Amino acid sequence: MGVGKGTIARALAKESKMFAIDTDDLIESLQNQKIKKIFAQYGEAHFRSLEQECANWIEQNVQGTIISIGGGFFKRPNFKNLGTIIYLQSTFDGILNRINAAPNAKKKLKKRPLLQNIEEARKLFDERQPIYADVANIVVNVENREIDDIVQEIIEKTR
Ligand SMILES: Nc1ncnc2c1ncn2[C@@H]1O[C@H](COP(=O)(O)OP(=O)(O)OP(=O)(O)O)[C@@H](O)[C@H]1O
Ligand SMILES: O=C(O)C1=C[C@@H](O)[C@@H](O)[C@H](O)C1
Repeated sequence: MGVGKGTIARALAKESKMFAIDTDDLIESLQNQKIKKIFAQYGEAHFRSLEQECANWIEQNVQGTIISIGGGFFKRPNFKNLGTIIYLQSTFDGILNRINAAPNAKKKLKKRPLLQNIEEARKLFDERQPIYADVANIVVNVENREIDDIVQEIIEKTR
């Protein structure tokens, strides 16, 4: 959430000539409903079952594609079968500063149910951060770095 995965995926797509997809977008289109609404109407457990459907579809149908994933997607049991996992690493404050600096900051914060309470979100980040580092095949620091520089590092490390 806010680490820059969408921005980096798009820049990487242009540079590598691969298409990029995003699991949050896939779920929203499958349901024809925004994530915020899915959480509000059906709860988080239902959202996680949609993430599972999405992981299964990717496993069976997607290759040679850049896939951005939601912050909790790593919990799907088949997650590691889906491809090379790149962890875009930043501190929590780095992420918050980035979201707050975005021109549509309020809208970005509002659309993510798990970012509504910043202290809860920080706790979740602290819990997940070591797991992200552990499941990743490649770790790339994205804090205070230019997008092009990050993209070049990803290309070099995935060659
Ligand atoms: N390396 C970078 N340097 C400066 N600004 C950046 C960088 N990466 C992303 N940004 C900016 O940070 C903001 C958040 O980026 P982005 O929307 O790509 O994050 P995200 O992880 O995809 O968020 P979400 O999952 O909530 O959609 C955007 O305004 C984007 O322009
Ligand atoms: O961190 C999370 O668990 C989430 C992150 C978002 O990308 C969305 O996938 C959803 O809001 C849940």
